[in-house]
Amino acid sequence: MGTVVDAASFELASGNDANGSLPTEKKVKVVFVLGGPGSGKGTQCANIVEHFGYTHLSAGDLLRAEIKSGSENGTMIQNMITEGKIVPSEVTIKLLQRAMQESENDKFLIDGFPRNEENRAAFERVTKIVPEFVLFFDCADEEMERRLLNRNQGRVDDNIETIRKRFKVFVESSLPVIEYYGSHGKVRKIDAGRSVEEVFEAVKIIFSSVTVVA
Ligand SMILES: Nc1ncnc2c1ncn2[C@@H]1O[C@H](COP(=O)(O)OP(=O)(O)O)[C@@H](O)[C@H]1O
Ligand SMILES: Nc1ccn([C@H]2C[C@H](O)[C@@H](COP(=O)(O)OP(=O)(O)O)O2)c(=O)n1
Ligand SMILES: [Mg+2]
Repeated sequence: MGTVVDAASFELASGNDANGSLPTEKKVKVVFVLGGPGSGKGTQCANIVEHFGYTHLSAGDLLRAEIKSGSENGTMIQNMITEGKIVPSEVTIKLLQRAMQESENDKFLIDGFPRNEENRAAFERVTKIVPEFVLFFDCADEEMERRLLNRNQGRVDDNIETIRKRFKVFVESSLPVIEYYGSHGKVRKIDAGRSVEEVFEAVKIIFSSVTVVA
């Protein structure tokens, strides 16, 4: 048997029910997917969606979509991403909340969030959501750097200068969040330095132990 995980549901407050068009609350289950830049979060989330019926919400993808949409925050977000810095959580949390409310699903993989203590505490305060568990992709810097330099998605932050800044931010700001969840028994750590297939075998064991087939 795999690890037994608390499968309690949590309520998502809508934050906007003035016009009655949004549900005032929605029960959701959330798994945070964390790991350094290039550790394979997005790649493995796509596999998890296919096999376990979650909806994938990448904080980075939501922020990049916000830039493209011409939002008033676009320039600020673009500058922060180019510098490898973390966008203030009120921006990112609004995007995540909206995506969860608009989705028909009630199971979400939140990829690349929370990335610092401010992200973590604000999300908990605003949404009252406690993650079921935290999937942590552990990978060596040299391997992550190699992957990012070969990612070829035209990202402004996949250059060696920004990559180094992002690694520093990961160690200084994101690892403490993982340690926080570790101290609460919530972290499921995976050796992400292996092939995509091998990593997914390890991921499957974790999700199989928490998924109740209806
Ligand atoms: N296990 C793996 N082995 C080799 N390359 C990988 C692996 N997982 C992902 N990649 C590749 O590495 C790059 C970064 O992966 P991605 O899923 O975008 O990571 P993250 O979202 O953590 O930054 C992508 O080009 C992806 O195809
Ligand atoms: N919670 C988050 C997530 C991402 N961002 C910004 C800062 C990050 O360097 C970029 C890119 O994040 P993304 O998760 O897409 O990057 P990786 O998939 O880890 O390479 O977005 C943020 O400010 N806050
Ligand atoms: Mg990613």
